[in-house]
Amino acid sequence: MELQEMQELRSRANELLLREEWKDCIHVYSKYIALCDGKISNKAQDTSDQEDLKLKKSLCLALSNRAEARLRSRDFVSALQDCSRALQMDKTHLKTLVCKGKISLEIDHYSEASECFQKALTHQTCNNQDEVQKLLERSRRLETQSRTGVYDLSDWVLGKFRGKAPELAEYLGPIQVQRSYNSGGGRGLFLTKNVDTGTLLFVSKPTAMGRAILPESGDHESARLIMWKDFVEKVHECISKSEKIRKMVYSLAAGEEEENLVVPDMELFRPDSENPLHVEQETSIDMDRIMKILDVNSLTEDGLSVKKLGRLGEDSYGVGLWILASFINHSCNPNARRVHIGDRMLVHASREIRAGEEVRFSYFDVLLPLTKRREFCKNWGFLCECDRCRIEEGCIDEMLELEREYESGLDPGEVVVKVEELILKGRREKGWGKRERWFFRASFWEVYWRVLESERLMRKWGRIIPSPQSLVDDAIMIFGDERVLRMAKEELKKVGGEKGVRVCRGLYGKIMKKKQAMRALLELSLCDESEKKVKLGD
Ligand SMILES: C[S@@+](CC[C@H](N)C(=O)[O-])C[C@H]1O[C@@H](n2cnc3c(N)ncnc32)[C@H](O)[C@@H]1O
Repeated sequence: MELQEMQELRSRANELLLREEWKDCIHVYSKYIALCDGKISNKAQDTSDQEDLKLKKSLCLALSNRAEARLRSRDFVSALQDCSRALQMDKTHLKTLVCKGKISLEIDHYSEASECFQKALTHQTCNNQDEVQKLLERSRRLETQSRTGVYDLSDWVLGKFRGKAPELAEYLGPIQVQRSYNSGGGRGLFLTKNVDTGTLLFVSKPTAMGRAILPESGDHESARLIMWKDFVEKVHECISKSEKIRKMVYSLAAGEEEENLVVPDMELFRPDSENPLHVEQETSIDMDRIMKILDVNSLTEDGLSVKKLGRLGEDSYGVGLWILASFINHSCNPNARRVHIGDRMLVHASREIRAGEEVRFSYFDVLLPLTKRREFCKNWGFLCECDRCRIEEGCIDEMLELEREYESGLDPGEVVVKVEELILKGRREKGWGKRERWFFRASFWEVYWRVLESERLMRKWGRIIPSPQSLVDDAIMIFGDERVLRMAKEELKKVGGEKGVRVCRGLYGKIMKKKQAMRALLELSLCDESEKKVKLGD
């Protein structure tokens, strides 16, 4: 009777597996596995060794199939446990090796994945050699990326971003979390060695992400709300499934006094550190705290310092939690930028950074005057005291006066001349150099831009105000973005020249080996939206 019941359960489970009904399939296999376990532990005297062996084989296959179903329903914790049990019974079990390899890929344990696929390929009965070979190549490629931090997206860029965004491994570069005395006394991300412009500092996948395509006209707010709700649910799910993710999320600031925050051990953030899967079932999740953490640390994909490669110009909106990026403090004089490819966030040095220096990117548009930047900081709940803010604070009255004059309709050319006078005065009296000069020009960027793009104003002021080229040269060295660089568009497009290469690395990081690809990307990013659409062939 029991045997018949077991046979029926096994056939039913197999059928559900083929039909990809994962939840029911897991349920039925669990029943079958429990019966097998019971039968093995109460092995009757009259059970032959052959029958016993047959039962164990069947159990091993059932565990492997349940692992597959659990993998497909993204329950990696339990899937891996099933694989371990199956491999304890038969360490060369082909199906289990392939399944464990796939789970290892999902959780970024690339070398473990390679090992599994390698073993599977030596199996004589492996009849899906091609598929396993591809999986092996994929895990080796990701393993190399994650070890070296070298990525090459040339072909994808040259193919006009067609197809899915390339898969990128997580990477942890020369960085560590330390106490940051210049940014509210909390933690910050610091360099452990000197790096040059474009060096990738880390590549991170999100704990969770929500995305929405914003309707061309209509209710953006409710689209955002739906997306936010979905994002919060995903965060909750990840935390409940992985102890490591829970530890990482709980290490983030929740808006409390930053001096009291503990500096976490970097080991926690290594993609292959400790078993990420162990879950203490009993621990409840403090949703209030999680909401506060998300409030302080989630980032949107639509910031001005962000390029969504592959989706340039698309009106999509994404919000996510990228743990390591959450330790990066804001600066109005940033030395790093982020780029989004697929769901990965790549953070790179946008200029040379020395060992011991803090990595900071901008949380909002910093081509704005101090007063406007202060409003953004206030919304974030802090007062920025970066070097640029401190210098501009010293001339706040003059700056306010200039802002007032501009807003009340003073000729933009005249405002530019007055800003330049302020810079000259600083140079004479305070020994300001290039850096300070660019800070002030960047603060009045909109005014400079209005003059430079207007033929009428250029006829009037062109001889007095700085040339576009000199503005761009400062921006390249200090900080800037596509808007500033667009002024020197024609010259920069000649990427054969060293300047173009440097600019591209500053904007997007070292993610392309082919100069042609750099040229294509730079050209694309320096043209306006309508030109972009033509170039991408939409
Ligand atoms: C995403 S977290 C950055 C990491 C945070 N310092 C920590 O210890 O976890 C954002 C918070 O850091 C602080 N912060 C970031 N940039 C800052 C700055 N320039 N000055 C002061 N506080 C800053 C603010 O409290 C802000 O809400």
